[in-house]
This record gives sequence, structure tokens and C-alpha cells, in this order.
Amino acid sequence: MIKDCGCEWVILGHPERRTIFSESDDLIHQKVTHALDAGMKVVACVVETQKDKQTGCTEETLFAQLKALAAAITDWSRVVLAFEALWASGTGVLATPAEVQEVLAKLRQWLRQNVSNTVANTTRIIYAGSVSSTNCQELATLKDLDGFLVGSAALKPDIVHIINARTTHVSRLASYFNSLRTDDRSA
Ligand SMILES: O=C(CO)COP(=O)(O)O
Repeated sequence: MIKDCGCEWVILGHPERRTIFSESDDLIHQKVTHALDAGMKVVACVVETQKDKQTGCTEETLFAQLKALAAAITDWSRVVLAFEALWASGTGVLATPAEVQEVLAKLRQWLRQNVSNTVANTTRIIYAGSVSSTNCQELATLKDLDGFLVGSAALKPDIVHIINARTTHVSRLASYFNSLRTDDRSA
């Protein structure tokens, strides 16, 4: 039915499904298998709750979720991994860039150790949790970040800044290097 509507991508393991609908890792595993078998592309979410953060269980929780997802993934080129800090979603508390980077690096390292170097290097890992025009620029510079999964800001003009966050960063670097070259030439 999703494919009949022309959709190519499906989000699975989203925090609302995991928490409100109590979807287990096992059920999400089955959904990922089904979606990939049907030729869909998957945004596979792993979620850190406030309780995980407070009790120091983040790594254990995320790795268990990732293990269940990875067991269902036969083609990583059709998967984007999304990390959502649920405690920073719609709560007014923002995750710092350092907090986000720490988790993203751990996820990439998990892929390196448990799947392959190629998958670790090529899989896009994106972040969700109150991404807005205010914090997207700084987050976009993170080493292990490849994009965002945006909720409420997607309904506002903010989304344009978020889409261009990485581009702006790259073009700022490009103009900096261009100015150096111009300086060299005029020296
Ligand atoms: O759940 C999310 C995206 O699916 C995140 O939502 P917010 O960007 O509103 O925090």
C-alpha cells in the first residue's frame, strides 16, 4: 500500500512507535525485514529516552536496538540510521553538539565492529531531537553526522535553513579557502 502511494522510504523504530505503541525490537526487526524485502528504503531509528540518559544505560539500550535492526538488514545501501534523543524532542531541553557526536561516533563504531568497515564508512547516520534553524548549523559540523530527521521544524520556514545547514557550512569553508587563494595571488 505504501508503495502504491509512490513512497520509497519508510521510518521504522520511531520513538512514538516504540514508546506509545510499545513496539518491541523484535517487531521492528520484522517490519524492517518486510520493508526491505518489498524493495523499500528504511530510515531505522534508535532512541535514547530520558531514563536511559539518567541511568547511564544509553549505550546498552542503543546497541540492543541496533543489534535487532542490523540482524534484519540485508542491504545497508537502502538504510539510513537515525539517532533520536527523545529527551530533547519537544521538551525545551536541547542536546549539545558534544552529546550528539558522542552517540553518533559510538553507533558508527558499533557498525565497524559488528557489520563491516564499508558499512560503517558509508551508512548515513542522522540526528533527531528538536533540530531547528537555531541549532542546525553547529550540529551540521559534527564529524559523524550525515543529516537530520526533522519533526516540528519541518512545518515551518525553518526547514529551509536546516536543509541548507551543511551546504552553508561547506560554502563558508569554500569561500574562506577562495579568499586565501585571492590573498596569495594579490601578495
Ligand atoms: O521525532 C522526530 C522526527 O521524527 C523529532 O521531532 P522534533 O524535531 O520535533 O523533535
